[in-house]
Amino acid sequence: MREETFSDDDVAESDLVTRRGTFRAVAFRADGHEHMALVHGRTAMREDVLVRVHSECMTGDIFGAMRCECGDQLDAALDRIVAEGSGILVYLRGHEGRGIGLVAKVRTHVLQDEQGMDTLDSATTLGLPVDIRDYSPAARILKHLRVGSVRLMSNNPDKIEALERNGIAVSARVPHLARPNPHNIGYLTAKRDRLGHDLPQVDVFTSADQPTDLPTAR
Ligand SMILES: Nc1nc2c(ncn2[C@@H]2O[C@H](COP(=O)(O)OP(=O)(O)OP(=O)(O)O)[C@@H](O)[C@H]2O)c(=O)[nH]1
Repeated sequence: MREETFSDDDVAESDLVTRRGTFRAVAFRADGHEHMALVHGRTAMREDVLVRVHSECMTGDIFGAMRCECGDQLDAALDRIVAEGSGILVYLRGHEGRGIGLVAKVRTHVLQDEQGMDTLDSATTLGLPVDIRDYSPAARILKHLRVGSVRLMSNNPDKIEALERNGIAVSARVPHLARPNPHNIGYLTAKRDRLGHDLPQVDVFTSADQPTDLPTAR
């Protein structure tokens, strides 16, 4: 049975002024990883708090890689939280490559680039799982922050189910779509067709009437 709360030793927080605005930056130690929650505005004891639970992706989040949409989603989540005036971004370490780690993820990229495999087959061909992310640290963090219920920015039904299984009430899913590009359309298509993510923008990528209100890859 995992602990539900954090000891004082495992939490530290400060204000964090960013280009977008001021957040409360709350750092956590959990299960051998260090995570961060960026809290904007009033969220404690509130219902329907706008939340993004974001899986670490060094290539996309830090370096702006266009082969996935992670960086765009990170930016869009922070923009939306600030635009609404309140919300929380939980940044989860240990989730790199859907839990297989950075070296393994880059190995999957080699198979994708050289053999045309998708994001699932490139993992299983290496004998690796497709998704072994643990969302219990995110649930513990949201409980620590005393949110009532959350509106979750995600296209992944499994993420909602995992948070609810860990005791977080998800009052709504907020679609979190990024504009496809030629480098990530295969990734998005595999997530839609094989992982069950709700990604309607894949359908219109090749049509003339592309949506105009989606964040563009950096
Ligand atoms: N194994 C593997 N992981 C990848 C690849 N590209 C991105 N990732 C990882 O995928 C994770 C993000 O998961 P996604 O499946 O894209 O999206 P999600 O978080 O489940 O769903 P959303 O909430 O809708 O964003 C990050 O940890 C990335 O590091 C890849 O080609 N192979």
